[in-house]
Amino acid sequence: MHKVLVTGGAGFLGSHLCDRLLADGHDVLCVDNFFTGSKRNVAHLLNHPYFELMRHDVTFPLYVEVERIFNLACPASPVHYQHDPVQTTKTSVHGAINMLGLAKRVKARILQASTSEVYGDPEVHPQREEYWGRVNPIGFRSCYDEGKRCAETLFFDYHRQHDLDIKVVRIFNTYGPRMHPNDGRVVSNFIVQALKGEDITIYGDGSQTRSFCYVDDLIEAFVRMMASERGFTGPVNIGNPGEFTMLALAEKVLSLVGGKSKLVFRPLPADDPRQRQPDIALAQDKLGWQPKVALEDGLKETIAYFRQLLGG
Ligand SMILES: O=C(O)[C@H]1O[C@H](OP(=O)(O)OP(=O)(O)OC[C@H]2O[C@@H](n3ccc(=O)[nH]c3=O)[C@H](O)[C@@H]2O)[C@H](O)[C@@H](O)[C@@H]1O
Repeated sequence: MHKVLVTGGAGFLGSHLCDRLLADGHDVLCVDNFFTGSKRNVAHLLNHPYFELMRHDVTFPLYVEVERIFNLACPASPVHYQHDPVQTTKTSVHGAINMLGLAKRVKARILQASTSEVYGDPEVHPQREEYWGRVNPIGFRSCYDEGKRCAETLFFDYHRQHDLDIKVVRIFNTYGPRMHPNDGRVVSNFIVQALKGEDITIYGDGSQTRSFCYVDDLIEAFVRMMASERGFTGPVNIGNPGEFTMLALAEKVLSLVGGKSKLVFRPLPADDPRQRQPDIALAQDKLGWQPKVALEDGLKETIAYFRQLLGG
């Protein structure tokens, strides 16, 4: 059993991670400022003897005694992270500094939830970890992309300078139950729109691609990465290489939900990446991991969740 800190622990991903860590017998301290996280996501854990929930913003220092840290805190949907971009950069950069400082003091192993957005709008396809990316440093997405890139820099400098035991995973478009209905990301948007019979909003012409990883697969990769040999820092891509256009995703969601929503086309957001697909050879080799859940199966689970949430 380890004492484990999960920042952003009441978020969509964080709450699934807390479930898994408790099931594995760990003692979990869940920290969240509830900007995009929600108490509802962890309500079922509040009476668990090894679960503790704390309202805290990682841009401020935190003094606790833990052995493992998963640093997930940061709004992840483009709509949310662009709402207060200065705070988004602070969350990634000051949050990383504070959590790395904590890890250094208590000699904890620390994992950073990084993102495929460090590759920006990539001209290399699929993306391997060696690729340095193509990121606009001054655009609307930069608060997230550059914040997460700087967090990676801090992790590796703490590793080299202070011999910190770090792990970095780059997450590619994860989805699943407990996403917020107003999250703004494409999978939840399309499902909620289809369930309500509203128009499905395709940004641009819908030919841009993404590769979607179901939350259970992602959590398994988190756990394996945290347990990996000390010398293996990553960064390691975690995602499902199955690549789809947004038009294909919309049609899949519509066929699974039924109903009579129409597809409507809206302007493409600035700097929206054209294509994205993880090369997961490193995760397969070092973690013995690969995703198991096909998009259609993951979508069915997610649709069932939203159907119940929306009371339909
Ligand atoms: O998961 C990732 O790898 C990263 O990428 C995501 O960014 P993005 O891929 O743009 O995520 P979405 O907002 O879900 O958009 C995916 C695509 O669907 C499109 N979209 C989105 C919403 C919508 O209603 N309609 C629509 O066509 C977007 O323009 C984009 O091309 C999020 O920024 C991050 O959570 C994450 O770190």
